[in-house]
Amino acid sequence: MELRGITAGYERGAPVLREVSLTVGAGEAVGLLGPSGCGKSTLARVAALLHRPYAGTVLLDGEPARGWRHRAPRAQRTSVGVVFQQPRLAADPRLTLAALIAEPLRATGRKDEAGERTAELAESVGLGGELLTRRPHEVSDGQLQRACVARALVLGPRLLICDEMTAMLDASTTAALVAVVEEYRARSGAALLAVGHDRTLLERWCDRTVEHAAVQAPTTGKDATGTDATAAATGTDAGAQVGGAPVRSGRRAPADTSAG
Ligand SMILES: Nc1ncnc2c1ncn2[C@@H]1O[C@H](COP(=O)(O)OP(=O)(O)OP(=O)(O)O)[C@@H](O)[C@H]1O
Repeated sequence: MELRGITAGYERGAPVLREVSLTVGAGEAVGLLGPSGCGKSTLARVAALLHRPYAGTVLLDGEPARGWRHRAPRAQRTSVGVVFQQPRLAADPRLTLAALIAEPLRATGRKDEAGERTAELAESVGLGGELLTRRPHEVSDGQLQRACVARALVLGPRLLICDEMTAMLDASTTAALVAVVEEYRARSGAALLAVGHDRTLLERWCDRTVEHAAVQAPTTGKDATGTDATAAATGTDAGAQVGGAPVRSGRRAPADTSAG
């Protein structure tokens, strides 16, 4: 996954991301660190094709993104799995945990695989039996996040984006979910972009860490195009630039990826 010169914001307002460039290589695990509000989740959503940037290009497997959200081509959309920080906002409250895990298969016409894949993934994240028949309001945050991790893996993504996946979890649930992601990556060769504030966790988990401030152009009072933010908010990929400061890498993680 490659972000090239991404400038992004909300409602045509001032950019939150300015000319961000970041590459996650095939099979690589990159941790993105930065203070609250700096734009990490925005970057994660752009990389997952869930938020359309003002300018710049997202490449998946070398192919530029050709749409955002439901307009993204299915092959690109399904090549990325996302786990968000707050499972209660991400999960449809009407679905049982089993249906939640299986939903991406049903949505992509693969419902025949739902039974087997759901059981397999539910077991891998430590869910089973009667728990799978409950709805989000009937389970704990940790149990719901386990289901959301299973759901993110159900289509076999080549890139997994974990946006503060463990922020509201205890140490043992954190360790268990990191282990599930790592087991999936070891088996599939998938890449990982893990976003968060927990330096210790991300340095342990990832091959390298990157500071948010190091992947975007410095603030100048102007946006990436040198004009005001409104003029930049074209909503197109036109004018994409390869920009941003060089990536600053952290230390490589040891083989042990357990957390907590
Ligand atoms: N839907 C939205 N509409 C308007 N502004 C938003 C929206 N989502 C985020 N923002 C703003 O964009 C900026 C970056 O937010 P973002 O959530 O990307 O930061 P973050 O680094 O992930 O923060 P945190 O670590 O606290 O989760 C913030 O100033 C935030 O208020």
